Amino acid sequence: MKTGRILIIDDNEDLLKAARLFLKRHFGQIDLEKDPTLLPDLLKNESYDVILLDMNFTQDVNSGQEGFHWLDKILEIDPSAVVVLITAFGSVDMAVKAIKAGASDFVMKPWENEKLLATLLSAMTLKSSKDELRLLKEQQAMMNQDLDHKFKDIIGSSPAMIQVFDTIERVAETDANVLVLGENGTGKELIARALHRNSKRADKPFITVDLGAITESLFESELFGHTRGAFTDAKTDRAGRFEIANGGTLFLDEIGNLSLPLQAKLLTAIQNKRIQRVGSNKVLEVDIRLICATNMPLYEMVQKGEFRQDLLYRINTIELHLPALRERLEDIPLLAEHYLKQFAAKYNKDIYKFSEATIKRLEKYTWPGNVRELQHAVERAVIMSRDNVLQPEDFFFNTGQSPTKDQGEINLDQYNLEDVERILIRKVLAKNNGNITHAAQELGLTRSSLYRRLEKYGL
Ligand SMILES: Nc1ncnc2c1ncn2[C@@H]1O[C@H](COP(=O)(O)OP(=O)(O)OP(=O)(O)O)[C@@H](O)[C@H]1O
Repeated sequence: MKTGRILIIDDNEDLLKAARLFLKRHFGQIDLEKDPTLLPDLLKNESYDVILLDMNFTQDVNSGQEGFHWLDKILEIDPSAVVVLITAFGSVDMAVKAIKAGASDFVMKPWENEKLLATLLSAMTLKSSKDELRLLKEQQAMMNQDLDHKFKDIIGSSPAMIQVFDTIERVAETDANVLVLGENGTGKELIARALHRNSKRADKPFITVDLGAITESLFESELFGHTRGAFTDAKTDRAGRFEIANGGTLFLDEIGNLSLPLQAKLLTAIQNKRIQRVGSNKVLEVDIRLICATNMPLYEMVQKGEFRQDLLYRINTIELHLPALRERLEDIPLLAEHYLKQFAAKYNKDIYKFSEATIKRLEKYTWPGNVRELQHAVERAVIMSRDNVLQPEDFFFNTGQSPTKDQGEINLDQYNLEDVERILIRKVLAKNNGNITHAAQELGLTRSSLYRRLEKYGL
């Protein structure tokens, strides 16, 4: 089936007819128009793949001014239109001027049919790439909006959080590298996104890399990309995260989990602001703002020779410490209310508040999983509650067993695999200071399956 919608605008009727006769054989639809003043209406009702536009509409004027005027008009109406200009009086200068003004190509009258066809076919290809690009950009903008929405509200009125807000305000606009420190679930990614959103790079990509989840062998290809055939699985050329983040922000999460050899590779890329795809000799310059996060004690790790000091000094121009939830009790009611509203709406439940005793209970608990844990606890309570006020018993920070089990004791009179699993996870987590990556490794689980279990057991 023939495809492609082409509009030809020229005041020479013979030329229009001849063009149609020839082009009809190759394209799906050829519309002709003598009068350019009708262009705005035409474009309102139809979308064309290519517009072939004459430069001169009055016999005696050869300056091309009219063509340029209508070119501007078309691009004003549809910035992604592909316009090919035609003129009998073309010159190299005019061609250059036309391209600069936004035309995609240029043909001269009288044209050879085959040449015209070739020009239109490549203009069609350009149009579909432009459309695809526009769609991708729209999709990305929408995804960013969704994510931003999800990560929008940073809640907190405790002095510690006010200090965090103050730092964000002061450093967001600069290009300074930021290191965000804090336990799991304290909002490190949330803060990284807020820094990006409030920076000059806000309309460029924010790209996350979870360094705790990348294997040694995939590190370089994930971060720097690869060329086709660089290794067995490299079926196509692929850009790495550094390249995709170009112009924007690269968020390296769990940087404390990086092995020393990989730290060296990362340092080189950050220092030189240049990368090479695996399998390629081409050096690519990258302009990124770097935000790193970890829950590991990087300074202690430097002392022990587990983390490179020079890398630390590269990434910690500004340091942000996110307090654990138990260190800012005053934020617990605020956060809990926020999530209550959110989940009551999501699950269509008429629950509007916490009883006082519930708030007290929430304030007493230690929240090893911090805000993420609170979020899940409220979600579960909203789902389970039959009342419209949440009560302490709607919150159980284990599977609802006796308090002794909550402390981590296994009751051997009552073999229950879930209890054992819950207690084991809790112990391993405590042993690893809440570090999910390490705990998952020790338990022989992936990070995401550990997260699933944490959620399941309300840990
Ligand atoms: N101050 C806050 N206000 C509102 N929501 C928050 C706050 N802090 C964290 N959250 C929420 O808690 C969840 C966990 O936050 P986030 O993923 O940013 O934490 P993290 O420190 O990066 O965790 P991890 O170290 O496990 O990757 C998210 O849903 C986030 O929106």
